[in-house]
Amino acid sequence: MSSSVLKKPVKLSCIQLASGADKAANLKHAASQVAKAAQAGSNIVVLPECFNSPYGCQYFPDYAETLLPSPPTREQSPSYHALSAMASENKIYLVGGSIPEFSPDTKKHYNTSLIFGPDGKLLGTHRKVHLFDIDIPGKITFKESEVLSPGNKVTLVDLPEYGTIAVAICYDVRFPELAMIAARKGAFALIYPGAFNLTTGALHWKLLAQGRAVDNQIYVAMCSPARDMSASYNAWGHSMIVDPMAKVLVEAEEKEAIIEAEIEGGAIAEARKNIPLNTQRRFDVYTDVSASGVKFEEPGL
Ligand SMILES: NC(=O)CCC(=O)C(=O)O
Repeated sequence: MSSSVLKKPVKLSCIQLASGADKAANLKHAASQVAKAAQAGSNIVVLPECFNSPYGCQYFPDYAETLLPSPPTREQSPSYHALSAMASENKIYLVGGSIPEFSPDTKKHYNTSLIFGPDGKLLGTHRKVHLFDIDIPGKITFKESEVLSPGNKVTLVDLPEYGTIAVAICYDVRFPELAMIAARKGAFALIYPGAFNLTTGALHWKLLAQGRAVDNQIYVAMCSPARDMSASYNAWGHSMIVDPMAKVLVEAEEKEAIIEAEIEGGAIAEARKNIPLNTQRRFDVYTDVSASGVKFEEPGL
């Protein structure tokens, strides 16, 4: 893998957004925070998982928007249009966190991220591939699959000025194969809008960000909602950007914040030169998960 995976340095920011039950207010607030990040010089801005709604199975159907046919009307998807405007008005690349989606084609709900370019055009979409179904007795039980259906592709998005990013959502970070495939296909950063909780956040959030970074010698950004102890689900917060040597470049606390870091291709090249994993793999001993059969297109979206 060459050093050219990131064509030039770029300022990346994660907005640890405080949002509540009022979708219109959430969209307006997101727009003001995105503008702030852009004014501070960020070229790639990331919003959290379910940034326009509370997070929880009971909320997904009520907040769901329809993205098809593409582009949707404003009535079908106010969030699509709000995100597109945030990107074009600020001339930034925007990883629009995620929103609950209802597909009229499949009649199913998804947890979906929309990625826009500086001209406001949709560049890519990611439907959460691994649904958050866990049961830790006495701590947390969550079953996204009661309401949501999984996406079925690896999402790589080309940002023409900079290179390729991979976008996945929250629980997806636990599955190293997705990250590995994205890195071997040339991504310079793995971007995860996510909303861990107080149990698994404390244990695994940072570990997973650093793990995906060190495995793949790549930048990782994890963008959480701000913690709201009056909500039914308490997000962990601690949005962070990690470098290709797994150093945490910047980390939020639990309250609303914008974190930013300048990232550059030299750090990827140096990590890969100093610890040359990419020439040391033993595909004669085990399989290269990125070599074949990877799905990049999701028909209908
Ligand atoms: N929203 C999510 O997918 C939460 C994932 C999570 O908390 C985890 O521990 O994994």
